Amino acid sequence: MSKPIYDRVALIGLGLIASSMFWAMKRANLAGKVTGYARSQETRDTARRIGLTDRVCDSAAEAVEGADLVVLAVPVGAMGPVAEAIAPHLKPGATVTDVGSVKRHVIDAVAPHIPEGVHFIPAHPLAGTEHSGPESGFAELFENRWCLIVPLPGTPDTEIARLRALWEAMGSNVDEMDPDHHDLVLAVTSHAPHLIAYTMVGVADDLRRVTDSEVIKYSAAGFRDFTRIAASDPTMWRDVFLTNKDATLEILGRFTEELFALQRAIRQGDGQMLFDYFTRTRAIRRGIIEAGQDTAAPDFGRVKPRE
Ligand SMILES: NC(=O)c1ccc[n+]([C@@H]2O[C@H](COP(=O)([O-])OP(=O)(O)OC[C@H]3O[C@@H](n4cnc5c(N)ncnc54)[C@H](O)[C@@H]3O)[C@@H](O)[C@H]2O)c1
Ligand SMILES: O=C(O)C(=O)C[C@]1(C(=O)O)C=C[C@@H](O)C=C1
Repeated sequence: MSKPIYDRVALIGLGLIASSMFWAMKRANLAGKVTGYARSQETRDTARRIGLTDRVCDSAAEAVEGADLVVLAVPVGAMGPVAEAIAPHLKPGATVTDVGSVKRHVIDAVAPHIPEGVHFIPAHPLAGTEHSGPESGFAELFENRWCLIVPLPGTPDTEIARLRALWEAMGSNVDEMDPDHHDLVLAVTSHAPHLIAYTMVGVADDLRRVTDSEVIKYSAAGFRDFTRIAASDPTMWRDVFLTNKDATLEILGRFTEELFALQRAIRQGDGQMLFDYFTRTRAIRRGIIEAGQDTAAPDFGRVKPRE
């Protein structure tokens, strides 16, 4: 087996992403020793019971002591306070990274706490499920998915390359991106779609209460996909919307304009407008498949989270 990429890794927050990273790193011997910390006693107890990390610590300070790589895998709103708490305990020369779904806010909240001589390299794996917590992770989560690295000016290339090597060894394709561009792209591809799914499920639920119909019981495939997305962790998504406010509002504004245009076409019986619109969107989907870029839809029916 090849030599680990990092000798000592600390995972702060022990949910879906951290636990998937742990199993992926262990499977391929990418980390020598992994310590872990989560805020709640219950999560730490569960982590100890299922062998999640080599040592579960009772404080974040203890977990990061001597670590070469520290991964912040907590909700985006908790990144700043966690960085502040661990800062005095970081090893000189260590790398701190994060996996947060929003990048500008995390950089603004974390970077001021990172001491001189410690590298901070923000990152975001574009992989997840609607499940959360220490028992939801699995080693295959990052396979054939993108991980976006968002390096800050002045970060040594060697340290960026090392983090890139870790994500590639966990199965991801890696790209680099500017933080503001990242937040706008993700508002389109992930954040606004989640809000739409939350809304659609809420609408159906209201309707069920009002009419006592069986909207949810007999939901078709499209709506079922919405219910999967709308089952995602409330804390995580509350923080995403609060911290990627401008980009999300910009995309929702555009979305609303399009929705009104379609609404008008339906009211006016403008079949040509609807047909042209759906023809355009179908071509986009087909273009993605022809370009071989449809790597973002693993079958979670097959890849089961750990029991
Ligand atoms: N779930 C996804 O689809 C997904 C995908 C990519 C990135 N992310 C990002 O990864 C991060 C973690 O998400 P997740 O899905 O693993 O969440 P999760 O809810 O499964 O796990 C979060 C963990 O953080 C712990 N935690 C919360 N506040 C804490 C604090 N102040 N100090 C220490 N621990 C704390 C929780 O106890 C839990 O163990 C988030 O920033 C999220 O935006 C999530
Ligand atoms: O597949 C899912 O369940 C996801 O929602 C994963 C997803 C996404 O929107 O694609 C969600 C949030 C992340 O920051 C990255 C990935």
